[in-house]
Amino acid sequence: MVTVGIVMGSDSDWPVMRLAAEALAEFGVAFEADVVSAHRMPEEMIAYGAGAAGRGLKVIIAGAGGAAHLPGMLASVTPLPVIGVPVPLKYLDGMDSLLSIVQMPAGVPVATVAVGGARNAGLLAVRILAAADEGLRAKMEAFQVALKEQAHAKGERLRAEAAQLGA
Ligand SMILES: Nc1c(C(=O)O)ncn1[C@@H]1O[C@H](COP(=O)(O)O)[C@@H](O)[C@H]1O
Repeated sequence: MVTVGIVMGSDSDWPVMRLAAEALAEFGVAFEADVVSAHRMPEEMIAYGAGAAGRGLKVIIAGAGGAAHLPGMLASVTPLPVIGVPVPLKYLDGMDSLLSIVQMPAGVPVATVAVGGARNAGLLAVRILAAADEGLRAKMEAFQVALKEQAHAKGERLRAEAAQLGA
């Protein structure tokens, strides 16, 4: 059953947004992905947001660049958690998108990740789902152990290299 909806303002966002899809796939979470634009197809955007919970989605990940109103507008018409991904464009390096997404009015939260942080958006969606899914939580815990081991290995390599310089 598809539980996560990944939407983006344009197909040009996909190279960034596919990192969210890849993270979900790593955890075996079924997702859908589509282009839904608040600016270019407002009626369809409202229909997507308003219908998402009824279709069984549990989390929406929404990415957009520039004047990125998509995540906030979706959050205004759905009770589901919305994770916003600021997509960097040629000008302003995503700062415009970041501020458009993060600076929401009180009462309409969007969980905003870093500029280009679609992988973390996917991982955050996994954590949200894992709150009510023990199997998924176990996978997340194993992932975190692996992350820690990788960090330790990096430290070991760095200490060895530094020791060689000092010898
Ligand atoms: N920010 C939005 C919205 C929206 O917020 O509704 N719709 C499209 N866009 C953004 O426009 C950028 C350029 O789009 P094109 O590449 O199609 O010209 C994309 O990053 C898209 O997310």
